[in-house]
Amino acid sequence: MLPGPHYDFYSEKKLSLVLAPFSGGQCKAGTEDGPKYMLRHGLAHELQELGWNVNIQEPLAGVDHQRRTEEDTSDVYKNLKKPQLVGEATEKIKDAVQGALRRGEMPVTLGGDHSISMGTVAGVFSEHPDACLLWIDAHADINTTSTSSSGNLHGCPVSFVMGLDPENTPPALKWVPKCLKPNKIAYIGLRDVDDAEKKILKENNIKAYSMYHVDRYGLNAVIEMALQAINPDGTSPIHLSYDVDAVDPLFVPATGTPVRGGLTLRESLFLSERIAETGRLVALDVMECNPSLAIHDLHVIDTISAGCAIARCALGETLL
Ligand SMILES: NC(=[NH2+])NCCC[C@H](N)C(=O)O
Ligand SMILES: [Mn+2]
Ligand SMILES: [Mn+2]
Repeated sequence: MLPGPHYDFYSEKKLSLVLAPFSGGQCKAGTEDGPKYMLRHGLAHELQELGWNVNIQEPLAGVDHQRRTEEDTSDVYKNLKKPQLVGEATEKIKDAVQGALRRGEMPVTLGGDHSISMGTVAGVFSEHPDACLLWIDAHADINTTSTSSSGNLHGCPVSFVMGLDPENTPPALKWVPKCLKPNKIAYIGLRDVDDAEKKILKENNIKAYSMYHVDRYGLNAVIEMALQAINPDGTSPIHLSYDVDAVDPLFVPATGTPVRGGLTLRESLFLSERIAETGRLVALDVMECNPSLAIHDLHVIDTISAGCAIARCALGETLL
């Protein structure tokens, strides 16, 4: 018999939905609407139906840093765009995630672009230094100040929490702790990795499974290998950071940096279900839904319902 979804760290089944309506880590407006659309879809209610006590947190509410995608020449550091804005927002997210964990609530962060995960990872590792991180994405998001060619901070969060390129950290991101060791992160779903990022992954010996590996071994075996690498005795808390662009754009079209050849919808849900089955999930991020990039209503529905389903499956929804 399979154990089914269970949550060793949350026997009381309490969670915080941490809303992160933020688009400052990239240049396309609309990612800040992700949380609103997921709530409108009924996510909070759906999670209650799964037995969770749901507390909604809005750490970015009332702050003028949600919808800021225009050029801001006063907020640049070297080639990086809006480090100040990203620094402020991510620090607030970190506090919210940390607060949730201290209250015994699982932080479920709804993005927003993926730069926000600098805050979620920092918050999780401050309370669970022995945690490991599964980064589900078409992209490695491990560019540094020196390697980023776009200057978009959603392509960099992993390098900041790993403390790579410390001499070139923008002052506003100096608060980010070096909390993630290279042997505590694994990627699944990669298919658009910059050359400089490939070099960083190799040099640091980071476990990275691309779509080639998913095809070669099957997703189930890839998840097994990833968990074996970052959580060999199976006891570490797991932070699942899910960029919806890991899923093929056929199923998730409304996202800022879509890349063809991704996970099928079923695979993307299986991944969540499988992590739920470990019992070790401590935190979840669902990032990069951008309803503004849909070209018709069906695109919005597909994208938002996939994002919500990824969350539900991680939080206990089963087929039978
Ligand atoms: N979270 C994302 N969707 N990231 C896309 C990053 C794309 C590219 N590697 C960059 O650094 O700009
Ligand atoms: Mn991505
Ligand atoms: Mn990403």
